[in-house]
Amino acid sequence: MSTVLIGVENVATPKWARRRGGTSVSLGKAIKSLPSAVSMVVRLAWRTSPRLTLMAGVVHVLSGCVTAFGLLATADVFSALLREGPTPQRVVEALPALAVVVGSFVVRALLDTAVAAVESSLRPRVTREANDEVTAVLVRAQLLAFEDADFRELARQGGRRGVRSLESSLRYLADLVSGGISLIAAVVTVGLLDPWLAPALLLAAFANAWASARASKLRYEHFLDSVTRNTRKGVVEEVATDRDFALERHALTLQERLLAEHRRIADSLMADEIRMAHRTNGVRLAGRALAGVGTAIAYVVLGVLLHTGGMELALAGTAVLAMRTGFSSLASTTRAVNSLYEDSFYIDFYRKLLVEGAERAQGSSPVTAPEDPGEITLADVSFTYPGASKPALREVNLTVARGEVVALVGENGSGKTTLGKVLTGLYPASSGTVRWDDVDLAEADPHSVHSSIAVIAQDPAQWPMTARHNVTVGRLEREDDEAWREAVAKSGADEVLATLPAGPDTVLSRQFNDGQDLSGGQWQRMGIARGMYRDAAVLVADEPTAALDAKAEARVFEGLREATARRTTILVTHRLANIRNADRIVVLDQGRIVEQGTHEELMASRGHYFELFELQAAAYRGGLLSSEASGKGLVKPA
Ligand SMILES: Nc1ncnc2c1ncn2[C@@H]1O[C@H](COP(=O)(O)OP(=O)(O)OP(=O)(O)O)[C@@H](O)[C@H]1O
Repeated sequence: MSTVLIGVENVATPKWARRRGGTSVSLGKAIKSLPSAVSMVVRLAWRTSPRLTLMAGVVHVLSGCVTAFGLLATADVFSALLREGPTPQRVVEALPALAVVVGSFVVRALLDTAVAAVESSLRPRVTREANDEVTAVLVRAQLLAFEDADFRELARQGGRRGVRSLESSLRYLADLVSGGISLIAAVVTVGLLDPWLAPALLLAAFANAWASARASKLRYEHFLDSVTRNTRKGVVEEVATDRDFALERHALTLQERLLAEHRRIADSLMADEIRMAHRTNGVRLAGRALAGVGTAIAYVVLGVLLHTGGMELALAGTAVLAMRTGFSSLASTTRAVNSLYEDSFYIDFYRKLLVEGAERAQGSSPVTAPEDPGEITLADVSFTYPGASKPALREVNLTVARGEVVALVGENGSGKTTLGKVLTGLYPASSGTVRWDDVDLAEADPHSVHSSIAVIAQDPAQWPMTARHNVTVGRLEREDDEAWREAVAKSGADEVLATLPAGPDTVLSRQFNDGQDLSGGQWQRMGIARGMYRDAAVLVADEPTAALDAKAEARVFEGLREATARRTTILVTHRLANIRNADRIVVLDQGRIVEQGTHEELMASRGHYFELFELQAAAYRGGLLSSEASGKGLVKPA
């Protein structure tokens, strides 16, 4: 048996993380990719506070200029000190320039404080805005977007890394501005002293920039190559440590297998990371060697100039100082460009997430769906999940009249839940039309459609709220105590509330102090109460009683019967005894409707439904459980 428990190798890389073939690494590309990332950061900062953005720009430019100015003043100090003549006289002559240098230090210190103040006000605003945009895009996305694994991963990367990169790139952008200005000042100063020195300095600059860009690119490629494995590692970590899997993990003695799986993926990631780090170090070494050549050339040129009398000693001192300033500005500028370049990839995820999120946003339309449709009609409706190879529904034709109770039955995976979602406009039909009266849901405002539906899910959401809110969240604007009591009584949730330490005010979440968790059946009762409280015209109950005990189930069906007298109801269930009285039973098989009619009609036709019903009836009569009847029953013969 294979030791691979959760495969990695055969998992497709998300579309957005696929490398375009033959991408070459070049400084040009790095520089070209920067403006869009920079403009995104600047626009975001501007949106949060134009005043602070402007101030940040001004103080950074000023800070760069003051550094440059200080450099030139220091050059003057050198010139005065290294000039020929008596020392006291040279010192006195150097004093004005020295005063300018000291002044520039003071101004620089003040500007640094201003920079810190502006940045600490701007950065949290940018982070908040970026976070807000991601959250808004995800909150407003259509339901179907969350069925797409690619989109979910993009949301994770764009939301986490993208937002973090936006925040850090703001700092790097500031470093780039001030570092760039002082670098330019140094190159200009050196160039003015002797035109031969500037190219050598520039060679060192380009070598550093090339190495940084290439190292970033390698790191980014490594990131893309490991996206899928990192996702898988996350999955294994979850199943190996999460509470939801704890019971089966122990009962199935899977702990060591999961640990081995985790190590297998982690080892493969680690090996790649080490390989990438070695390559990056090699690139850096090449860059530094080239930069060293540039520096050496500069000093050789300087030596030759001094030797041949092409430059005075005082000016040579200034040149050395300017070159040193140049190299240190070069280091900070390169670091900033490098980090910005790396951030630009993740900012691109953020941008893609916003674009894709906007494309997948739940639209709005002036066409409103009827509040209580007289007839819901599906014509040739097919539906395929994103990324699925087979449709979940195929050419379904169905009409449900107001007040009708339609039961959907069929084997696992036959399409019952999907049909419930398409019929209520939660999922759009891939082809065919769904109409509520004469309104095509493809053209209707989704909010108006969803306002008229209530969904009782088989596995209801466990809202981390009080027990009361777990019910009233069904329709927050309702605030109807009488309806609350009724929903709680009919669903059997009243018995759950009676066991809670603070009754309806108990918080239902273990994440909070004094929070309480519920059993599966208890959560289901809360879900039913929520669906009943919502009191919508169209009710979809998907296996509403699967986790309930027999007494609670009987009570819920009694409650549902009363509630459904006023509503159009779609009931998905495997317990066929509960739907004998449904107005219509629709049998699905592999996404198609294969039979429909009342219980009596379907039993008379002796088809698919008859077979399923007889199987269940036999089980209740004891046929399946007795070895006598089946010859291979579950109960040992006495
Ligand atoms: N999120 C999804 N992505 C891809 N395929 C899905 C998804 N959900 C369901 N399917 C597939 O669609 C088909 C119909 O699923 P559906 O949940 O509607 O079946 P069902 O009849 O309600 O099953 P059950 O009785 O087990 O609840 C199945 O083949 C299932 O594998």
